[in-house]
Amino acid sequence: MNAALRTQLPIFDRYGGIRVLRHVIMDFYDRVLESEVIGHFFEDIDMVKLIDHQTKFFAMVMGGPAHFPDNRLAHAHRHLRLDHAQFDEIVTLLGETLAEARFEQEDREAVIAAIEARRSLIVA
Ligand code: HEM
Repeated sequence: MNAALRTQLPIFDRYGGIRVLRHVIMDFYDRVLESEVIGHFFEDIDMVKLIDHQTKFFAMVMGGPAHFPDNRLAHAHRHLRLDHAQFDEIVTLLGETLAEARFEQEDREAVIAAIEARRSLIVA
């Protein structure tokens, strides 16, 4: 495919679709679980289910064929009473994960911007 056509594709398609994205999300949660700031939130969580839902969420954010409504995102986090520092840690770990997976800077920024746009749904 030539370069001009390639840049018209959504991020989701340009980085290998759902199979690659699932691995990226698994790598992301490896980092999350090791984090001293937020790892403890995930101790009793069904990670298979979470990775499934999170893959769907990021597929949507990257312009793929998935839908994850904002009200569901808000509902999933309300009881956790998260603060900005915890949210910032997720953003940092996500940025590192995407860089390691060789997402270009412009694409990393687009994904992070989509997450930042939802900060008020997640932080209490
Ligand atoms: C960058 C922003 C974040 C996004 C996009 C995000 C996304 C998601 C998604 C899609 C789910 C699955 C919801 C469902 O199953 O319906 C989820 C669940 C969860 N998230 Fe987040 N999350 C974010 C930030 C955080 C932070 C900062 C923490 C903790 C420090 C956190 C902890 C959790 C936990 C513990 C669950 C499982 C909730 C449960 O099953 O009871 N999330 N998140």
